[in-house]
Amino acid sequence: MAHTFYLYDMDSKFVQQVDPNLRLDVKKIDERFRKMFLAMKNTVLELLTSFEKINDMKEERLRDQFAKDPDCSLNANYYEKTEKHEWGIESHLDKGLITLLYQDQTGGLEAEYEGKWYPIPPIEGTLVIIIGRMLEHFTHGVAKAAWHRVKAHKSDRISWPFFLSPSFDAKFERLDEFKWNAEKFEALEKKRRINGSGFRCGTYEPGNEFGSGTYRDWHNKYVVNANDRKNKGQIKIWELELSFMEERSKAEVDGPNKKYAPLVRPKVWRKPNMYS
Ligand SMILES: O=C(O)CCC(=O)C(=O)O
Ligand SMILES: [Fe+2]
Repeated sequence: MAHTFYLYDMDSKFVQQVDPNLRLDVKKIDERFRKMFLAMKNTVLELLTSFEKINDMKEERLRDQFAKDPDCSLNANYYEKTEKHEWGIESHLDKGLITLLYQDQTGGLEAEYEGKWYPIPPIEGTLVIIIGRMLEHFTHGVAKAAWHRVKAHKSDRISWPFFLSPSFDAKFERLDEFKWNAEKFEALEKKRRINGSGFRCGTYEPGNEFGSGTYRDWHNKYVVNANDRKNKGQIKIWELELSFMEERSKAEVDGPNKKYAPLVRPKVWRKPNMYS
């Protein structure tokens, strides 16, 4: 079972409009988190630019349509050691455009490719790029969303996925450049629908279909209510994290080994009661 706390980018005016009281302000948080957040955001935006170049798209095409003021969040997942038959996170697709994932050295992450599961072992100094369901949808499946899961593992585990989702006013219009793949993609979607669990996106299973409105429409319908409930609990987790961080020595934060890599590993993790 994973416990998660969530940081949001309060520079985004749209994020502020959605639920200003419940979201955690990355600006108020330790400078290290803020730098990590911004570095990850810029990296994902660069990835979108690379995707435009690789596919001979008009410059800024993806970023203009979907990522002018993207909805970003940085999560910290804490997994307790699991038994053989348990999952850290069951097989799912991430819902947004792209996820950039930092995992600690524990291992356990797996991704599916052509029906087979492969381990994605942690490699020092690397991040995992996961294409999300929305980028797949907008590109008629040319960018493939990756099924992934976290398997049982022998010790506690921490990961930090950064999710980049569209801007709130982004229109859910698919990109004509990739229409040539539409038929093939529709066939895949059909198969997924028949398989039932195929549309599971993230851990709180928001919308199965994206419709033709804006990201805000979709978000209001599928995410806001779920987050209202979750974030109340998340603030508790956040308080735990903060008190842990305050206890850490300054040398640990500012010393020679200072990195933007996650260092937060609570000595004693009290279970947040939101899950009970
Ligand atoms: O912990 C991991 O390595 C993966 C986390 C994940 O897939 C998610 O939070 O969506
Ligand atoms: Fe995921």
